[in-house]
Amino acid sequence: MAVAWSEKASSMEALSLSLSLSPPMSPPVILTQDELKKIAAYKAVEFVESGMVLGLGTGSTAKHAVDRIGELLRQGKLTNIIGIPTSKKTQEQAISLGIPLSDLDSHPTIDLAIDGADEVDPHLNLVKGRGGSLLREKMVEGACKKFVCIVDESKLVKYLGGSGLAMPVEVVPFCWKFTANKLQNLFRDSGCVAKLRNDGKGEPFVTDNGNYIVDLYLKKDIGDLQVASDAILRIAGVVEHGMFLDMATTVIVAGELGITIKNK
Ligand SMILES: O=C(CO)[C@H](O)[C@H](O)COP(=O)(O)O
Repeated sequence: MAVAWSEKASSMEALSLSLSLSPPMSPPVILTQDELKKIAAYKAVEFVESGMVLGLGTGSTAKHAVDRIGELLRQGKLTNIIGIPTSKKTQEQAISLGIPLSDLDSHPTIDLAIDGADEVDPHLNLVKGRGGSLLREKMVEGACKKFVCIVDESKLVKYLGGSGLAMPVEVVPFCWKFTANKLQNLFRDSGCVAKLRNDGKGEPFVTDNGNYIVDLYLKKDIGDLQVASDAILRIAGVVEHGMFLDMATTVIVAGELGITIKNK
């Protein structure tokens, strides 16, 4: 379902963005990537109902959704929400907004999760984890009845890995080079290069779980994703990978021409 900006007043009204919609005949509004992320996020929050247990995603797109949930709680338009954060960062954000929190131990079934993605393929398979939170995201989103993924249109790819950007894999720090070599060899036919993610200060990036991230850069399609997933998970040293296969029930894409809602 595609909704052009001019027709989609309700979700634009929900935004407190100071965007002015073009009146007829005026030049088109050019939205920034962050504005598109915010539009997708606000649209997703329209799915939230009082009393829900919510998976709270991580990243710059999910941050807008968490902000919006906090705002609606403060206004009394949502009540009895329990959030399950997918990272320490989101946990801190939610606490600062007064969103009541819990965890999967106490709430093993989640009504709805809202989270961003790095890539979305035509079958709604995702790459996640460029923000480093893929393990908790996969645990939380795997426990959801509904997982609404929110992206701007730059995240759409023909196949996973197709953006040329990283496909993240969380690995234990112990002999990470051994694990990285195994991963690179696994996808050598796709021209894979495996690199340890650094924290920008010359040290390895450490996840919330105390692990490292090996980023896989692929030159070609890796073929059957389920086969690839199984093969990655069979490597001792791998904790989890960032392919989210058949997990998103809905993907909301915000683009220059409007919002597109893709359902499984
Ligand atoms: O998977 C993630 C974090 O681990 C994020 O959802 C993903 O990286 C998208 O981030 P952003 O919304 O900032 O583009």
